[in-house]
Amino acid sequence: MPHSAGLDVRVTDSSLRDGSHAKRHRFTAEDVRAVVAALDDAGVPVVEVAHGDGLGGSSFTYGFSHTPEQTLIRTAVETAKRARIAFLMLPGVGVRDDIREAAGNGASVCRIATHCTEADIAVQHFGLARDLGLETVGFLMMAHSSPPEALARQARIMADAGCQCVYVVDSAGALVMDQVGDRVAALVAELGGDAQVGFHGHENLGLGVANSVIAVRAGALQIDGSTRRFGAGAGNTPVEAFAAVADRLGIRTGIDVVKIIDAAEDVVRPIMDGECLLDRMALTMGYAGVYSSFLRHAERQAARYGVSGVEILVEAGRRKLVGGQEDQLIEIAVELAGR
Ligand SMILES: C[C@H](O)CC(=O)C(=O)O
Ligand SMILES: [Mn+2]
Repeated sequence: MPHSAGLDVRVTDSSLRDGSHAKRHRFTAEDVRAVVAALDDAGVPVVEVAHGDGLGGSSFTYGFSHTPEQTLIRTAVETAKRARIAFLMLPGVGVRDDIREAAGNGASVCRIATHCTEADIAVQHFGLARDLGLETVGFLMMAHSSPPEALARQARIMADAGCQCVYVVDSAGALVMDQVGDRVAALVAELGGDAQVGFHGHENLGLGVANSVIAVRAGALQIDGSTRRFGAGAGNTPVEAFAAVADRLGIRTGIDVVKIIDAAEDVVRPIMDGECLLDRMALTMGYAGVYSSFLRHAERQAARYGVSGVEILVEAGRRKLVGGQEDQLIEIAVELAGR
């Protein structure tokens, strides 16, 4: 199922969702209006808007949103002239009524994320989303932790449940080049014409753009990024750099490279708390295979217990923690403090 003529790969910008982690979920409606208008004008076809941990993420565990995510979604829909608005939900963090509400607010792409071995918990959500007439995307998170064949079996579960594009999600920014190609190729082989394949990268090893190009060469038709890398950890694949590289390679994204470069600098950067850096903590996450969303949580616990944030992350990697186990970072910090 290739895209319509004129597009080789469809880019989804996650700044207003993955960037929520870096912004500690403090997006305002004005932020959303400004970013959506700029991305829309630059020709970004899909813009994702939600709490960083998806619908229902505003909580003690993940951090409270400044503005309710459904208000942000409605604002994005009202602002976009061409771009479609997507949202993310993790079954158990959000519930089916959240999907209904987001659809009622005009979002048209429903992205459902599970840990990469747990696709079956999303079956009913894909069914509901299709019943509501939404386009569906599935996220297999922490994809570095599963081999290509196992990942492909999970992708099959999602596709059979009504998912139209299954993403290899490099949540830890830990996948290195061929490891992306092998996973994407395994999903393409498994899904055939039943569903597209996508890739969501993080910059923790500095490979977001290169890995995304390899994903496209292996058959991915959808690529995620965040303008100015505005995302968890060292951030996501920078959309402006990916668009420029794709253009040089003759891969058509439909994005105006000059406009997206300007949007990164003039519109997205000013709403960020700071640049998303490939620093000691972020690099450790890529190297140790740690969920990028843990960055702010680990920083907080390191400061609270007076221990090394890097050591928290290394131990989190050793324990193979998955999203939702943020509380174990506290346990690790307490243990480190007691040594
Ligand atoms: C809920 C996570 O932040 C989803 C994601 O972007 C990832 O796993 O990466
Ligand atoms: Mn991410």
